[in-house]
Amino acid sequence: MTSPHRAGQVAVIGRPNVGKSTLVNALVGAKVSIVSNRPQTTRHRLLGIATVPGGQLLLVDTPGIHREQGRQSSTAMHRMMNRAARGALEGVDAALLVVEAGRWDEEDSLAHDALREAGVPVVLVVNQVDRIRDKAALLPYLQQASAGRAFAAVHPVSALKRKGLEDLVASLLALLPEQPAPYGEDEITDKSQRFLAGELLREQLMRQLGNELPYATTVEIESFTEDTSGRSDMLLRIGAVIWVERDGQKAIVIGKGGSRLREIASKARLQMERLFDCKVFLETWVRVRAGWSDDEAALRTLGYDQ
Ligand SMILES: Nc1nc2c(ncn2[C@@H]2O[C@H](COP(=O)(O)OP(=O)(O)OP(=O)(O)O)[C@@H](O)[C@H]2O)c(=O)[nH]1
Repeated sequence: MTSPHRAGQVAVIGRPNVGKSTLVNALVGAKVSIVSNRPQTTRHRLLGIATVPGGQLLLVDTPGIHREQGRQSSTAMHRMMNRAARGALEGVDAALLVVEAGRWDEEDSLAHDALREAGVPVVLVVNQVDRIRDKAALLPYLQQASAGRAFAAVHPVSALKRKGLEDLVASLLALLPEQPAPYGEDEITDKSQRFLAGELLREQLMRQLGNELPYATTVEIESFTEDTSGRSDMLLRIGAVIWVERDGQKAIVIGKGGSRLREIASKARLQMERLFDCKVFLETWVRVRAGWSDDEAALRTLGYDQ
């Protein structure tokens, strides 16, 4: 007898920078969620669809659940991010609590508590085990992390090196209801190409500017058109605006003689061509809008309303 097909929504929760986006991308097998080594990269609730033997996981990649403290976290953006993380727990069948191997701090406890309150079964994912040289040190950590906490399963993994993911998927599937796959096998996300294009540009901004990137930078895709007029294959024409808060920030993003923006746009274009499997013509502009990060109405127009 073959085992039943299972499918359901799985929230991916954890403090910023533990590797949630990397894990979603590894499970989906494609790049749907952007990755950078700067905390709080993920601002949107994002569904990655992982079709696996015997089932389909609908992964909700959420911003970390943060402690509300300090100046920055009181801004509208942080309030919205927290709401998005909590909202992500509604209607999910299971949750992955992602933590960094060897580390458990207050934010991890907060994320765990939020999940317990929501009453969803939780699988603990101890990520980044590739960074632990002495594997014997992992055992006491796993024991401590699970002591007094009711996890459905505990899995040490490396999202980056794709280790331990098969066992993790097996544990997750067991928690999901028996039902046919809601999405087709070749679907990897419910987001539009337009949205993904914006995310890929935002990823390059973060990668290439690092700590120099103004926190309140965002990307808006102004135009997105398929051009089939040429003789060769389809061309995507994409126009993107990079919003910053001050003229000085604009200068940082553009760089000397425009060199920085050229490099950012060129890398983003290559990523888009890889994901969309066609030629991309990308135009970018940097514009200044003062004080937008603390203005919920402005955030909504830029799509931060989930
Ligand atoms: N060594 C190692 N690094 C990892 C692993 N998983 C993720 N990383 C790195 O950790 C950093 C953060 O990864 P992300 O996937 O962006 O983390 P995130 O939890 O989605 O971050 P936010 O979007 O800020 O919430 C990146 O530099 C990743 O390459 C892993 O298994 N091993």
